[in-house]
Amino acid sequence: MTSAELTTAPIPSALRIPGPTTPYQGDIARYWDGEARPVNLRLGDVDGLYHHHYGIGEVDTAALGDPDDKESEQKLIAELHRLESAQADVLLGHLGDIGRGDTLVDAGCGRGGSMVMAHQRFGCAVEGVTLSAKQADFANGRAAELGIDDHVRATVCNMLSTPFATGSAAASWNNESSMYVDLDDLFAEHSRVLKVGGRYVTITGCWNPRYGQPSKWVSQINAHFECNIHSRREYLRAMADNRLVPQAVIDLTPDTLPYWELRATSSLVTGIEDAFINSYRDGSFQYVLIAADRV
Ligand SMILES: C[S@@+](CC[C@H](N)C(=O)[O-])C[C@H]1O[C@@H](n2cnc3c(N)ncnc32)[C@H](O)[C@@H]1O
Ligand SMILES: CC(C)=CCC/C(C)=C/COP(=O)(O)OP(=O)(O)O
Ligand SMILES: [Mg+2]
Repeated sequence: MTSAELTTAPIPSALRIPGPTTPYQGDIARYWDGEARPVNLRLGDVDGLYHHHYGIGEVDTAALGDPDDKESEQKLIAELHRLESAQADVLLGHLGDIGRGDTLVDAGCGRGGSMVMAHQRFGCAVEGVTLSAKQADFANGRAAELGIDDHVRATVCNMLSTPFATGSAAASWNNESSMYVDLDDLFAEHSRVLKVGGRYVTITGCWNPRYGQPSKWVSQINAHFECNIHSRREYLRAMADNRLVPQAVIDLTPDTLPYWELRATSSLVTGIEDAFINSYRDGSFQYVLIAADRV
């Protein structure tokens, strides 16, 4: 099947691609099917872009206004959402020159916020995969509401075994979704789907080999999300083994701390804020962007 056929097929609701799944993947599918945290839904309601990733950039204190103002809660939510969309903008800015005729792949697409932003930015087709049927239905519903469902589609599918043709994608990414899979398997699949010269980008949290081993904060984050955070070294090694050559490795840790410090003051806290703040501050955990060329 060509990427053109994939992107022009009628899409009644979330496609479901049966494939090899592990009991762990069943747990992850159930986790995201059941997820409805206000911090994600209320931020998404600001402008209809629903993200499941964190924010970067300086807080605009002027936009927050007076904390005693009755609008202050909504202003804080809008500011957190602005920082999360800014994160996706930075990721998309590393995808390279993407044309309208290109196809992009979002591995672990969540509710599809980054896919919508990618289509709005490049005018191209965007194929996302998630283990969660609820998320795929949500993402496809948003694409239909926006009238872009002929270009943006989420499929229920394992990112380690996708239906996309070999060499069909101009670029692909993982936005905070690589901590759910083995990195060798993941990069082998990206390498297969990407055309030679295509670009792969991830934004992820990783433990810092300079710290030694995963800190208690990293273990707490793993337990909170049922994920398995990899080390920075593991990313670089698995990329090298799978024809992905890093062009940029950017430490976004200082850029994400303001988001967390602001979030910790909001009514939408989930209890995981201190683990992120403490691990970013003690150097055991890093928020990084890696952009790599498929060679
Ligand atoms: C933290 S969310 C990130 C969502 C999205 N990338 C974003 O930035 O909003 C993690 C996502 O990874 C997906 N995921 C985890 N393991 C996966 C797998 N093996 N195959 C496909 N998706 C997976 C989950 O279903 C979920 O959508
Ligand atoms: C950087 C790391 C380690 C991320 C782990 C993956 C993850 C769960 C991301 C955020 O999802 P979310 O937006 O659903 O989480 P929350 O409800 O905390 O905002
Ligand atoms: Mg969130």
